[in-house]
Amino acid sequence: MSMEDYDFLFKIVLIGNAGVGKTCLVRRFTQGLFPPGQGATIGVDFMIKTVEINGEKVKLQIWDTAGQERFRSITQSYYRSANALILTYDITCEESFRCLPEWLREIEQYASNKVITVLVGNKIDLAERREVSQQRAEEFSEAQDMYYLETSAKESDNVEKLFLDLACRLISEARQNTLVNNVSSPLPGEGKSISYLTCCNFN
Ligand SMILES: Nc1nc2c(ncn2[C@@H]2O[C@H](COP(=O)(O)OP(=O)(O)OP(=O)(O)O)[C@@H](O)[C@H]2O)c(=O)[nH]1
Repeated sequence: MSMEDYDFLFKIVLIGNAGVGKTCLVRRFTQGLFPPGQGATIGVDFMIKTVEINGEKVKLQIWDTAGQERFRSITQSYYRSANALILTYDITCEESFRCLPEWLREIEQYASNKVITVLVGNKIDLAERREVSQQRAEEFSEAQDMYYLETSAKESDNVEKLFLDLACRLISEARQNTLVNNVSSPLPGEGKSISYLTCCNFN
């Protein structure tokens, strides 16, 4: 595929405490696997996946950051150019949920004010060990104006949905920006029958 062979390019960055499953979510989505004995991420890693949404090629550049505190200064520098952030916690780990306000402060400080943030509660396959109720997380995400989704990287539950819904959101935002910035020029893809809003099911 040549460099230009896509209609949209978006940068998505995963953040959140160590061990919540960021790497596994990325691997599940990009490679369709749940890696055994996944070690902690050192610094930052990235993967690319191109998806087709309503006939358009969307290239997703997915950055997986280390959750460990000691890498924080490295990972912060990746926020700025992110189109979207996936803020992840582990539903079986109260501590990872309690740290969310700290992560939101990081976002406020380092990310663009246009960034789309999705809150993800991972590891729902471990339902019997749940420490954070869905209702609590939903209330938190609503108060912070974030989308919320629960996933299992292990069971491949909602992982595809997470990234594809996010891509749809990003396309929708990009189109709106094009409209606002250049009202007279035709939208990319105008004339095609596109119903991109129909695949945005966060709420
Ligand atoms: N049961 C279950 N375990 C998971 C799931 N996702 C990740 N894990 C496990 O959780 C541990 C941490 O997963 P990682 O993907 O490395 O977590 P991370 O957030 O990338 O961690 P850092 O790289 O240290 O920031 C591993 O032992 C995974 O096997 C899930 O959906 N269900």
